[in-house]
Amino acid sequence: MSEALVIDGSYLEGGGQILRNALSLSCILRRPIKVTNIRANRPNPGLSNQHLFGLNLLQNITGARVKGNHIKSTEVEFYPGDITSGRYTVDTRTAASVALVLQAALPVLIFGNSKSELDLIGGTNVGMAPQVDSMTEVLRPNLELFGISFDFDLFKRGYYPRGGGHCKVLVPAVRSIKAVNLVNFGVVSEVSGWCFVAGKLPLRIAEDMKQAAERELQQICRNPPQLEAYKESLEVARDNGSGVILKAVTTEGCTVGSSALGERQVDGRVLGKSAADELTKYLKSEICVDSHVQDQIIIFMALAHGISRILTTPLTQHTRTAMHVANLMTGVKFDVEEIESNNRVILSCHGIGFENKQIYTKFV
Ligand SMILES: Nc1ncnc2c1ncn2[C@@H]1O[C@H](COP(=O)(O)OP(=O)(O)OP(=O)(O)O)[C@@H](O)[C@H]1O
Repeated sequence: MSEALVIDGSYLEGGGQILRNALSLSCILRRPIKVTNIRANRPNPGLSNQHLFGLNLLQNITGARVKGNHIKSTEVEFYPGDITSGRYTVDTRTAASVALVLQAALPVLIFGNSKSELDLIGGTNVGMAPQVDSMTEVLRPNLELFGISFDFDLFKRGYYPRGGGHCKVLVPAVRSIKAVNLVNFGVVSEVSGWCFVAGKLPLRIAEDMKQAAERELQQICRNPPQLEAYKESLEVARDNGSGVILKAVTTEGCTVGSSALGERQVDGRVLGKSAADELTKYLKSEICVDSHVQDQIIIFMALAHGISRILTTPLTQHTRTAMHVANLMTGVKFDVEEIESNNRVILSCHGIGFENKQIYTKFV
């Protein structure tokens, strides 16, 4: 096996995502890596629970030889084998984000020899990570344009600090990924959203979120936004939690979203307004890819067949970091064209056209 490519984990964002992207690409390209200075730019550097569970999952999926897979480790060596489709379970026993474990595993499992099933236990709606609802409602429609999808069943929600959320994700394998052309916004055809509370929090807080979000969104939407306010049942969520997920779909097939998550002191009006303000900003500037989907699709743009182009917000530090890792590992170059009006950019790249040699039909 070739020598490990050294990746400096402190580069730019210097958080967990550089490690996840590097590990995913290592598995896909079967290229060994050594990631140093892991999460050097975070107050608690090194591997935390979520990163370690993601790493161990990828080790299981590829039968990798690994060094440094322990909590607080700042250096990991990873020598992957073939991707093996199957059933995998991850129980983080904490509120570690299952969405971020999925973020690491999804690009790998699509290149297995068949479909895979992930049973994930941990935090489903926690801070500094996509809420699982953003993964299904906003990220997934964007991935479908690349020819990638997944089925998702949610059994229990897990919030900070106890976690205990439970979901099952079914990931079909693909032969290859299509390039996307997401530069035409069209007009907004639908705005929808979910305002939730759980545990001891009263439904009124979710209704406040809904009202506040509606008030903001009415100023920009032609049709009334379809927002739902609800309280999770005790079977689905025992602990206190609250949040809002909003999404807009356009006539040209763009899906952009925003979200907010309640903390200990929850003011529904503040949460609803903050998510609605973010969505309003996207709709006013008519971008096709929002700033959270932006960094999460870089890996797919790099692996796709042909040229992908996306009209998006100015690039985030997470996105620049993902571009750096993709460039190091695949050689693809990203072009950024600044569009003066509305503070937008067109980001493009010619993907390497990665072929899954393990399967011969498009979806399995
Ligand atoms: N509100 C949100 N909605 C959707 N995605 C989000 C949201 N907040 C964060 N994310 C996504 O979650 C990921 C967080 O990556 P980040 O590098 O910060 O890693 P991390 O593993 O959480 O570790 P760290 O503790 O090092 O920050 C990014 O892909 C980011 O786009």
